[in-house]
Amino acid sequence: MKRVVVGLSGGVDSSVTAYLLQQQGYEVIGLFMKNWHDDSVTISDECPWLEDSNDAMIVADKLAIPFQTVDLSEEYKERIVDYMFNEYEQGRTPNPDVLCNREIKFDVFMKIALGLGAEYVATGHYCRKGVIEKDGKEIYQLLAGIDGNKDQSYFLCQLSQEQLSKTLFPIGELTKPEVRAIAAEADLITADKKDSQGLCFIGKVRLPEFLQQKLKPKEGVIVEVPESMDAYNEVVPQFETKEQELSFYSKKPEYHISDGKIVGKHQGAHYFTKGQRKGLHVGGTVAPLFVIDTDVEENVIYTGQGKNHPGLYRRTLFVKQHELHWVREDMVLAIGESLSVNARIRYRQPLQKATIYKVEGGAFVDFEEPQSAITEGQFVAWYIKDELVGSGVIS
Ligand SMILES: Nc1ncnc2c1ncn2[C@@H]1O[C@H](COP(=O)(O)OP(=O)(O)OP(=O)(O)O)[C@@H](O)[C@H]1O
Repeated sequence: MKRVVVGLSGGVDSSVTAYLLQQQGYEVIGLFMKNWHDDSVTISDECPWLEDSNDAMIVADKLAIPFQTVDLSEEYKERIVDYMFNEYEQGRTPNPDVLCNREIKFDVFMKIALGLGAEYVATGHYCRKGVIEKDGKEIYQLLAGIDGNKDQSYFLCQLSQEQLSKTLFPIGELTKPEVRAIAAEADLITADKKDSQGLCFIGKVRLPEFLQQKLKPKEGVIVEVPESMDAYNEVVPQFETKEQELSFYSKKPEYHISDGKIVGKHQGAHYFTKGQRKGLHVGGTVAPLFVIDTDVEENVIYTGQGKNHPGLYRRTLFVKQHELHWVREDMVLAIGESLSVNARIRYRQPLQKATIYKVEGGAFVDFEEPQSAITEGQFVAWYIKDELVGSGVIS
């Protein structure tokens, strides 16, 4: 009998994952990880992890499978939380969910699972794993979940062939209502439990409050940039090469206080991210203000009115070589090559037509339509049909 460790989170998706694998004849072990208990930064007074680990235990009990809890809070703090603060401090917006999968669930956690003699680790992610053969070698594919509403492949965009080879995603073939129905039929207590949302560790916390615990407030000004000023703010030159063109359109605009008028104050540019609307507390504008850029060195937030403000839009982005990742190692582009893909720059964004151009030092992702709020530190993931083939950090 093949042994598989299921990451039991105390939610309905992982409960059904464990149940389905058991039905398929696997020897299933449930493993709950605790990834947070730092006194210096509080996440929530409500302590959701205790409740969740209890639910996970009840599910394991019901299925009569062995259950263990591991404490990964040390690793979590080192690899995710510290990184998050550091990124925000530098004016970038990290994605802890993507990182948590790469660094914790499919690394530290996976190693523990394999140490328990398991052949696979399974999670309740809405995505699928495919296997194809190429030149006599097995290649693993990361495929979108069948439920388009729930597809979580984006969060797994940094997984490697090695990690995928040891992974199972049993619920990727199902829709959420189907998963709930299976849970109800199997009489699992998590059948009607509300979905957890967002940040994998934070659960119920609000991000601004979380950040304020480590990043000191620092008063600065909010500048409103007029609509007449677009992101490039200069005459478009004649391009001699494609690379020159891409480089021009991927360039981050540089705003100055004199480009607009001061309309308010903020408590720290490092708390804000591009495209953000909440938390500006500036009234009296016709359309709401959106952050179009932050300058953490000068501590200035640049904003524009309305979500069509040209300052929000860019056509091209760049990924540095060392932040470029191919799930499909067999598809890596050589310098000068390009690839037509569909890409997204945030979870749940509908896929956008784009072309990847490999150049020295990294790759450009050039969108057919200009994209709103391309944000440094976030991940861009690219797909061919329903397969996620690669990803990278937006620089
Ligand atoms: N604390 C945890 N311990 C073990 N595994 C976890 C934990 N948190 C998440 N996972 C695994 O990662 C998967 C995806 O996590 P996510 O936070 O997106 O939960 P979800 O989609 O709400 O799923 P669930 O309903 O199972 O909580 C879970 O289905 C589970 O397999």
